[in-house]
Amino acid sequence: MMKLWSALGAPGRLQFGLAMGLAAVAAIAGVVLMGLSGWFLVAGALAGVAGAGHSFNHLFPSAGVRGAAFTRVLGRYGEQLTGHDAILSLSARLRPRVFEAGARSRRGLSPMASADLTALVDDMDAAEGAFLKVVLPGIGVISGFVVALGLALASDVVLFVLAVLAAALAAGALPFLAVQAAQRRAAVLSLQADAARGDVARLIENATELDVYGALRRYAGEAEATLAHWQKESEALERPFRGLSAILSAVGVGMGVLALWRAAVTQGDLPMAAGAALALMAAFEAASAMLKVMEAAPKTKAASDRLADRLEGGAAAWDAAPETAQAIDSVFPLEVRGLTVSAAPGAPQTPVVSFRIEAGSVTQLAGSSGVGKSTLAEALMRLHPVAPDMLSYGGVDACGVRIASVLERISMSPQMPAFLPGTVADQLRLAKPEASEAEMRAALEAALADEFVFARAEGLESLIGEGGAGFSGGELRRLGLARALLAGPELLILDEPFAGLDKALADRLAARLSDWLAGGQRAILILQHKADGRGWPQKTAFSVVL
Ligand SMILES: Nc1ncnc2c1ncn2[C@@H]1O[C@H](COP(=O)(O)OP(=O)(O)OP(=O)(O)O)[C@@H](O)[C@H]1O
Repeated sequence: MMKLWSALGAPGRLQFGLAMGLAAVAAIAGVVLMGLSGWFLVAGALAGVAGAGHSFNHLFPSAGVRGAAFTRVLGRYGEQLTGHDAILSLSARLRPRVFEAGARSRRGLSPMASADLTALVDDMDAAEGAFLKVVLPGIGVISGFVVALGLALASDVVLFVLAVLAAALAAGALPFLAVQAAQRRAAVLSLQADAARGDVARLIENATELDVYGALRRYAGEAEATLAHWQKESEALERPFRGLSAILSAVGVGMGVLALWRAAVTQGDLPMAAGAALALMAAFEAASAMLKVMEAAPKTKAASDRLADRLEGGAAAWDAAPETAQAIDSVFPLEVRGLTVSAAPGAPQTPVVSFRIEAGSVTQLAGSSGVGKSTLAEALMRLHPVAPDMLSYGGVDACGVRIASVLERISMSPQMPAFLPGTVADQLRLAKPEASEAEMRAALEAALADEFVFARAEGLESLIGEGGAGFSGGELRRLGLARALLAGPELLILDEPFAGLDKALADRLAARLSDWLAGGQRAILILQHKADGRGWPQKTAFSVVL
């Protein structure tokens, strides 16, 4: 948790500190309340028995009891408020940074697998909950014990020594060993849980299609059995903690009895012993309540560590170091010399290619399905590691250039662009947040998307639903193209831009893109199955056939 918090630059320091302070105040007030009540009841009763009830001062102890009760309630309330506030400030920094680090360190443009995404979200939930479930109660338990042991010392030294030993063993060593033992099992369980959740996520994602083949019922049965097994394993992990929790409550009661027994045999101060007895019982009870959720400790620790590692390894391993990176003024000429890459470790190598892209040109990278066109294009954007001397921008070897500065200059319009639910304007502004309406309109026109966007009454404010709902595949692709154009790249990579378009529409799109190229400062790279010369100025169009 600390590692993760520091990796995030220690957000919400004040709220975290306040919440911890208030947790300690609430716990101390709770133990004081019990101790003072015990002392008050017994001292009052003894005074009554001795016939001195009328001279016994009820005022201060009863005010003390009420004060402790108030402080405990206010402390708990404040702890909840500031604790949740602290977690919100952590989330506000954690979530974007983790997703950013994930996107930066991933290869290619393919979206994160749903199983990975579910595991990541679970980790974030667990790490965020750690503070409220483990850290704050832990502080409360320690503070409560300090006060209860202080009262035990004030009552009887032997009681104090025995209480320290009992606390160290039952509330310290045993839970520590249990957490250690659970840690290994929790790690295995977490892997099983990831796999089970991944299965369910894939099932939900593909439910409609699986149902068409009648496979949904079979796979749902298997997923259900896996989840049931995982649930049973989780319960097995919780069992020792529940046992320890019961032991701790019993030890607390035992300490209370011991305090009273010691006072009786040593003729000690009975009211003080009663106060110490109740305080010790309250402290052990609080530790017992915390132990019930201590099985979460190994899980939350593992989750926080995994997230901290993700943040630390945030940059792509093949990115140039900021201190030694070389700046580029332009990606042109973009030179490819004997370049070959693979989409992922173990994936097939793409064919070896050499070509040069100059400003003002159109290049077609043609080849059959699966040959490696998209992978090569992603490599040109530095989204895959490439060996030295295989790729350069304006004479600068790609290995020495920061990925971010390449992505400022090269945009890709993929076959299936990703959209967030929102309006058409929202999607366009993802590429250029400050884009004016006129700029958006111009980008839509260049991508031939203006016709279907402005045919709708809402125009730029038309809503795009989850997964692009409300628009056809071809329309979404042209919206993706408009967005890529709006980013203002030097090199625009188009993946199958004419797929699904009739010849007239394809020729019109080529003509619009030729206009976009007209200034001679930009270039286009087209990925398609077959090279063709449609509509491009002949002097600039050439093909690389894979
Ligand atoms: N994430 C991945 N992990 C493993 N292999 C991959 C991955 N992505 C792609 N591949 C493999 O790498 C090869 C090249 O894929 P790529 O998508 O670049 O081909 P393509 O020529 O663009 O295909 P298409 O025209 O069908 O889009 C294929 O054999 C593909 O199966």
